Amino acid sequence: MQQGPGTTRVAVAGATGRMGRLASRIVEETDGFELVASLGSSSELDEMVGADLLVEFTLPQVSPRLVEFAVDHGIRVLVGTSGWSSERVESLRSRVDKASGGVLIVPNFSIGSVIASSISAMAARYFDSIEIVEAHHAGKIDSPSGTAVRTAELIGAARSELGPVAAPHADQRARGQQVASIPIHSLRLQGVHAKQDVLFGGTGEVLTISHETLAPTAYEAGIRIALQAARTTRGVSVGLDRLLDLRPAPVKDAGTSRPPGGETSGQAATATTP
Ligand SMILES: NC(=O)C1=CN([C@@H]2O[C@H](COP(=O)(O)OP(=O)(O)OC[C@H]3O[C@@H](n4cnc5c(N)ncnc54)[C@H](OP(=O)(O)O)[C@@H]3O)[C@@H](O)[C@H]2O)C=CC1
Ligand SMILES: O=C(O)C1=N[C@H](C(=O)O)C[C@H](O)C1
Repeated sequence: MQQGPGTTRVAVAGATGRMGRLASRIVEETDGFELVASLGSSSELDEMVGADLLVEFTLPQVSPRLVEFAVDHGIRVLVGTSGWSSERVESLRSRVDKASGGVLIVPNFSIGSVIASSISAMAARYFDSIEIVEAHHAGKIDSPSGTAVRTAELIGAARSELGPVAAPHADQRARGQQVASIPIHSLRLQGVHAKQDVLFGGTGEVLTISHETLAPTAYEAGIRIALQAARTTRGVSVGLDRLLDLRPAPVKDAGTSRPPGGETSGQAATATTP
């Protein structure tokens, strides 16, 4: 098929699945992209050869094989599949040629979810008692969710100078699975799509940062943003947050404004942990 100049040829893996169908539709609707291959569980890996970009929504246990094949064949990858823990990401880095190849891993394409995780990382230094409760549809096969793992890792990184959170009796199974020391509790319920609460226990207060995805349409804007970034991505990068400007909008009253990255509340001056 004739391609226009600058057209990115896309293969979608998991094309018969819920997210793969959504991604395929977006690719077909977006100028500058062309869907050239659709892979399912019975496809051969080399069906993606000839594509410039693999968009990958399969299963956590299948994803590394597909991603590594793409990387080895000079195909950039946009990964949406869950299961890409920091250990898995690190093991991929040495395989990717930073000069020519790239893998962009996005644990959650919902803008609201990405903002909720970023706010959680912001709050992380102010509380020593932090737990995550995530709920997903009953058909989800993996737990904890990729989003919860990513959120815990961001919180852990934000607290790198403070150390682990207080997680008493964490050896008991009902206390959840710890990631970066943070207990994650996973619910798999009919009627739910995807939901996450990050709870911060403080002195006489509890802060809850809550996000709920009600329908897959929540992922569309993020997929569009990530597709544009993935066509030129280099090395291995994780998260949609890096593609969004999440700095607070400048405040008009110069007396209360702070530079991006500066302390933003009076609480910072009195907090004991940071
Ligand atoms: N990043 C994000 O924002 C989101 C990520 N996800 C994640 O995306 C992943 C897919 O979710 P979802 O679309 O709901 O899942 P589905 O079960 O709907 O689809 C799974 C897809 O994987 C394919 N597949 C299964 N085994 C293989 C294999 N061995 N080789 C190639 N393809 C295979 C299936 O093909 P076949 O039909 O032939 O069996 C199917 O197309 C999950 O990890 C989920 O957690 C989900 C929602 C949002
Ligand atoms: O399986 C899902 O549905 C989802 N999976 C991703 C995850 O594991 O976090 C993203 C979103 O939560 C929906």
